[in-house]
Parts: sequence; structure tokens; C-alpha cells
Amino acid sequence: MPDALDPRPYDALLLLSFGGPEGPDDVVPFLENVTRGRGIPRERLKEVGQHYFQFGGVSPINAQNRTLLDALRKDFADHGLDLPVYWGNRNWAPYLTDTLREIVQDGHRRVLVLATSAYASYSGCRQYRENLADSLATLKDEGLELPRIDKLRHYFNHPGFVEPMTDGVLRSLADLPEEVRDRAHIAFTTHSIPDSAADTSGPAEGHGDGGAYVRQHLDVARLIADAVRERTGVDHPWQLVYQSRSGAPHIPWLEPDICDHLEERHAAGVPAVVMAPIGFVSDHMEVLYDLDTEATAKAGELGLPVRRSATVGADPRFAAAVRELVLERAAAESGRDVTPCALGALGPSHHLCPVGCCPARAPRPAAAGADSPYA
Ligand SMILES: CC1=C(CCC(=O)O)c2cc3nc(cc4[nH]c(cc5[nH]c(cc1n2)c(C)c5CCC(=O)O)c(CCC(=O)O)c4C)C(CCC(=O)O)=C3C
Ligand SMILES: [Fe+2]
Repeated sequence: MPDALDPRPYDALLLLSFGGPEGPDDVVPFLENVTRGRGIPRERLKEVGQHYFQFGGVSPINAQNRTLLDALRKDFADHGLDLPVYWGNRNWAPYLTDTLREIVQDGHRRVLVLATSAYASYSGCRQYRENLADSLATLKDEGLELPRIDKLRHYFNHPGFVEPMTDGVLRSLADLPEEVRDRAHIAFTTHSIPDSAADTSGPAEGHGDGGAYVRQHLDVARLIADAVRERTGVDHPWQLVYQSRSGAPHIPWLEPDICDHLEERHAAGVPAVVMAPIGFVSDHMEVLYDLDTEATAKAGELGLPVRRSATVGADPRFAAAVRELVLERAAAESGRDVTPCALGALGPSHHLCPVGCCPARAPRPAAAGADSPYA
């Protein structure tokens, strides 16, 4: 086998995701899993439960992950990369602990993790690392020999992530009525998080002013807006806005909300908006409900034409990017020369989260980082 496709020292890839309900009976236990100990108001939970019930109690996220698994396995096979791909979730079956147990029982010793979250933040990175540590603790109690786990670097600025989204924005612009198309604005959207979580996202030296979370999203938004201008010759004004806020109302979260933004753009005379959900890897419930249902209804009331652009999902370019990231990390880990691939102003993200990266409010053990209590 050619050297470039050598995944050693890794012997397994774990797709680590959020998980979601697969029927009406799953919705309440799923929400309990997600919010255990996180202080989400009851009213908010009822409301979010309704979003799931409106879609038959089925989150789109599991089907999306199954499709991504297929795409990854196909890409690896097509390129002669011999690396088994497993799937486990934080909040629903297949649960992370069960998948890790299976990985160990299949004899794997070095696991590389691909999380379905492209950016830094407590919710998007450290919380996954905490779940990995919890699962390792369970396996240790069961007397199993623990594998070593590493997490792939943040891939928000990888071309295989950015380019499919650029194409999506171009398609949405083309789909707008011709008379408003060239004056359309682009609203790049991502999950709102508490201001305090944004300010402390990423390594400590970059804390403050929205932290790595906001900077990384701004970099992706700028890359897409620049690529759209290059392809169409039109300079579409854009802004980074937020969606899916939860938590108590007196705690500040990132703003403006997409619905307020649409109202404000409409009042300012903007004739059309493309909503580009760059914060989500695939069509999660936040995309189907908060954008396709709620924000689209809001725009309808305003008489403002909007389009929602595609997420990356299982685009073959994303599957190829994962292969490149795996080989890049394997090379780095083996002391071989490698040039990490990244677009934009920020450069490739760190391989290992340093101590103090995206701190939790109440510190808990987290695996796959410089402060991991595991090997
Ligand atoms: C940054 C971020 C991402 C992106 C990174 C990543 O992808 O991980 C993300 C993804 C997701 N969040 C999801 C679902 C939920 N998130 C909640 C609550 C929260 N999310 C937060 C942040 C994020 N969340 C935060 C700060 C909270 C408050 C509570 C807390 O501090 O933990 C709640 C509770 C109810 C509510 O309040 O909304 C639910 C049901 C699903 C599944 C969707 C599906 O079914 O398709 C996915 C992919
Ligand atoms: Fe969430």
C-alpha cells in the first residue's frame, strides 16, 4: 500500500455525534439526556419537544450520520485506506460507551475521533471530550483495556467543508427571483451560545471578544462571501447571525437572532436574504425547524423572499476532507512531514486542545486533549 494512505498509528475512526430521537416515544428521554444538569427552563424544553413532535418525533440527524458513514466508507475503500469506521452518539443510541466497548472488543488500540461539529466551543468540542472521558471511565470499571483516543482538529476552514457550502449559497442565490437576486444579503447563521462560553472558546490566549467560536465563523463567512463574489461578480453584503438560543432569558447569548435580523434587513429595504447555516454539519433539527420552519414563516409574514442554503452533509468533498485529515494526523503522529490544509486567515487549528481550551463552568475530566487524565 502506498505510504500516503497509511493510517498508522490509528486503527479505527469513530464518528462521534449528538444523536437524536427516532420516534415520538424517544423525544422526552432524549431531551432528558441532553439537558441533564444543564438548567434549561421547562418551558423551553416543552417548546423544543414540540419541534420534534412536529416531525413525527424523528430527528433528521441519525439518518444524516448513516449517510455520512456510507460516504466515508466508500471514500476510504475507493482510495485504498484500510480503516474501519464506527459511529457513536452523546445523547442517543448508538451510545458512545457501547460503540467504544465494541471498538475495544474488536481489538483496536488507537482511535481517531471525528466529531460532527466543526468549530471550537464548550458545546462543540470540550463537551464531546468530557463524554469520551466518561465512557473511558465506564470501560475501565468494566475491566477493559483502554484504547488511546485522539480527536481530529477543527475542520471549519478545510476546503472540503467550505466549498460545498459556497456551492449551496450560489444555488440559493440562483433560485431567488431574478429581480432581487443581485441585491440579496447573506445571513450566515450558527448556534447561539452564552456570551461567556463564546468569550472563553478556543485556547486561552485568544479568549475575549467572542473567542475562537466567533472568529472561526467570521473566517468561514468571509471565505464563502469572497468566493461568491468571485463566481458571480456581485458583492453581496453579509452578516454573521445566530439561532436556536436556549437557557434563561437573563443570561446574555450571542445575538442578533436570525428572525430579528430578517425583520431589521426588511425594514432597511433589503429585498431578499439567503440564510446560510454554516454552524451545522448537516440538516439538523435546528436547520429544519428554526430556519426552514420558523425563520421562513417570519420572512413570509414580512413578504421577504428567503432561501436556506445547503449544509455539507455527506458531500463527497467532505468525505475526502476527512480522509485527508486522518492521513494528515497519522503522519504528524508518526513524525512524518505533512502540510496541513486550511483556507482563510486563521490557519490550521491545533491537533491537541491545550489546557484551558473552552473551559467548562464546573471542571470535569475530558479525554483527547493536553489535560486528559488518560494516555
Ligand atoms: C454550539 C452547539 C451546537 C453545534 C455543535 C454540535 O453540533 O455539537 C449544538 C448542536 C446540537 N444541539 C442539538 C440539540 C439540542 N441542543 C440543546 C441545547 C443547547 N445546545 C447548545 C449549543 C450547541 N448545540 C447549548 C449551549 C445548549 C444549551 C444547553 C447546554 O448548555 O447544553 C437542546 C436542549 C433544548 C434547547 O434548549 O434547545 C437540544 C435538544 C442537536 C441535535 C439536533 C437534531 O436533533 O437534529 C445538535 C446537533
Ligand atoms: Fe444544541
